[in-house]
Amino acid sequence: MKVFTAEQIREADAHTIRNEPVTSIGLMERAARAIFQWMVNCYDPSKRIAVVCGTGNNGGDGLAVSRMLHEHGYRVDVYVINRKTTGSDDFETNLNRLPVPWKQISESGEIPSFEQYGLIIDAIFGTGLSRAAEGIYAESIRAMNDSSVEILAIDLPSGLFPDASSAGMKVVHATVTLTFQLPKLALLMPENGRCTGEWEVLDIGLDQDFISSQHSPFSLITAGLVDQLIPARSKFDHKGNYGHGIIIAGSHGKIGAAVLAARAALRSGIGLLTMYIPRDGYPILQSAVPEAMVITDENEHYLSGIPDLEGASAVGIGPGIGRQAETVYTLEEALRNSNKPMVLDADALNLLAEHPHLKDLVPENSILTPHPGEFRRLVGEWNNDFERLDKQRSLSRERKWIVVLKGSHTSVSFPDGQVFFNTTGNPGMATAGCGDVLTGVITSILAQGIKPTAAALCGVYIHGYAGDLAREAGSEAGLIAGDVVRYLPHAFAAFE
Ligand SMILES: NC(=O)C1=CN([C@@H]2O[C@H](COP(=O)(O)OP(=O)(O)OC[C@H]3O[C@@H](n4cnc5c(N)ncnc54)[C@H](O)[C@@H]3O)[C@@H](O)[C@H]2O)[C@H](O)CC1
Ligand SMILES: [K+]
Repeated sequence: MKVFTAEQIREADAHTIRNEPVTSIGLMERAARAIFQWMVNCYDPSKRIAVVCGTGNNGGDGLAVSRMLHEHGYRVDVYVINRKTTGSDDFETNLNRLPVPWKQISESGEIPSFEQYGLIIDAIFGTGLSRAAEGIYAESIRAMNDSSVEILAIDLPSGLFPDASSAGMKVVHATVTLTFQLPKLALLMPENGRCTGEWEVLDIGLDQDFISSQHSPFSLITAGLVDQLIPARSKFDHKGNYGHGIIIAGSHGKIGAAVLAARAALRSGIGLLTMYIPRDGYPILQSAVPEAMVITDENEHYLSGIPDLEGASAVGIGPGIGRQAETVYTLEEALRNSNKPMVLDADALNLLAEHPHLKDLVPENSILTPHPGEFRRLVGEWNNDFERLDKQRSLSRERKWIVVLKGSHTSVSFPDGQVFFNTTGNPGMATAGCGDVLTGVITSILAQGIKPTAAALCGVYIHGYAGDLAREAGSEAGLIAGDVVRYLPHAFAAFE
């Protein structure tokens, strides 16, 4: 699924009106109906609802939703902010159709007490926001946020720019955002998590051919996409068909990282797995993961040498390796000896940042999986998440790397400038070891002969999906990395 800019959404809207054909007010009715139907499934008519509208088309949506709710027995109070002059045509039409009285919120007047309501519908601004909310708009937003009432935002939380940073601006803190047709970039940025709440896309029937014909550098990783990318296993296959991966991992006190990566790789379909670890990890790894082969470094506590990488179909390096001077040699030799894309994670990335000349040795199309801290060490500071995204895209373009920037909606950037945002995963996965599991999953998929771009997308999605299944079976707080491994088979089952 593509992510569109506000401009592209407007074009899709205009194209649909011209070609379907449907009137502009008809399309607004459809959008409002989608919101209304979603609400009927979630809220019963006992909730008193405040609908706070601007005077553009987002406000028009709010008015149409108010009418539908009223007609179905919901108690709605409609507020319009600052209707000094006339609003948009479709806003005015819907104001005329409104079967209930409405109240003005004006610069000089009072802001209603929202505490009396069970739900607030935010229809002040959508994709048409042109500057930061100020004055009575900002005050209304503050009053809505200060109330303890749930807020449902139509299309976007008001005050949020769809395609640029809104850092420092007054924005509605929605509990849920129902956005039309396609997600907007702002919904995917961690800095907006507090404003967007949970968000969902509602289909309002914009022209699919037009949407397909439009280029967007941004997309979501969906189950449908992963399904297309993961090849089916054949009944005549043997383990030799599923690759031989080598994962270079672990140091004293962090052998657990190697264990997690190994288990994850094996649970992700790899044929053969060799782990290269420091000597004192040998008994731990062999007993924890008997399915893996183990080669040990000469050094007891950390890595200082390099295994033979000849014959490996994929190499992953980094989980728990630490930053010892000798381990720089391990990384450098692994990079020099690997003639195909690798997976680099954790301290392998920190060592790259500390020894920048090593960056030139990273094979093209390698998959780097930094968390924001590791990413900062690689590229420096950013002022907001849109700038961070720019830096991620530049790094992918300049170095020809696939960069998997971990977080909520993990972003995966490709050398051609495309970025895919993940739709699985949950805050319970912000826990030690989940990154090691991801390295295992991606290395495993890569080792099976799947292209690096597909391996990164499938790995990220399935890892998050396994985390979601683990949460379902338990809780976010109680989730540990081992649970993600445990649910990998169930996550893969969805694609068999
Ligand atoms: N895209 C679709 O397919 C559909 C979208 N719908 C809804 O329409 C809005 C976008 O409507 P638009 O009229 O373009 O913009 P807004 O309602 O978001 O608000 C614009 C309105 O407000 C003024 N304005 C902008 N910023 C400020 C500010 N900071 N302070 C004061 N005033 C401001 C601006 O000048 C305009 O007058 C979209 O989000 C959907 O909700 C359709 O209903 C269905 C199809
Ligand atoms: K809104």
